[in-house]
Amino acid sequence: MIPKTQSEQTRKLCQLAPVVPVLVIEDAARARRLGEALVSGGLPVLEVTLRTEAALDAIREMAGIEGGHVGAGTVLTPEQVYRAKEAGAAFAVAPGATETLIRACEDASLPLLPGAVTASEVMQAREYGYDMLKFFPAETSGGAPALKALSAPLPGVSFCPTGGVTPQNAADYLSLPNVVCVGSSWVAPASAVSDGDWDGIESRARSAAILG
Ligand SMILES: O=C(O)C(=O)C[C@H](O)[C@H](O)COP(=O)(O)O
Repeated sequence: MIPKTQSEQTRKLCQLAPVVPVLVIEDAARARRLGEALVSGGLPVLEVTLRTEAALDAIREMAGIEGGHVGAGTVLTPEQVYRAKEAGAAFAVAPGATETLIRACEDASLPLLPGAVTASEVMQAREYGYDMLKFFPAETSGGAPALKALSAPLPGVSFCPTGGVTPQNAADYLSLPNVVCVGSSWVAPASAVSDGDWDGIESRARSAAILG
């Protein structure tokens, strides 16, 4: 079983701000400026999805941002776990959870935020020592009412709902006692990043940082 401290570490990170920006970065040269805008706006925990060629270099660029905590998202394989760790990622986020991935994160000492949606998936994650989970894809999996329903039979488990979370529905999630933060691309959409709209991103981060 994974030491609970791994999950405690991701819980502490999730408690730092109500919104974790989910970032898709095509050009690592823009990563530092992007991360600085988000951290200055009050969102210190950032998830860089490993869905682009530039993602690991982007994590490398962002890892040194003062006050920031940069993690790797969309982590699916042990190889990605080790590469993310080597690039300086402070944590990993996965859309689901497998034993192979959990063991790799434990081996790499990379705290994992594993994904779970159903009661069985949550129970399985809990058996591995994880009680801070990503609820993905949030909106199409029943949204806030589904999370509310899970809270009674599964006390002590907290979630970061991600997928379809917007400025309009974020407060519904954040008002639930079993939701610590939400993950979303709305603060720094790929178009704003490619346009270099750092002021717009920082301003959206400021609005997001006071939600909840
Ligand atoms: O790749 C991942 O690890 C993901 O988390 C999938 C999605 O990119 C996020 O769920 C953001 O979704 P939106 O905020 O709806 O754009």
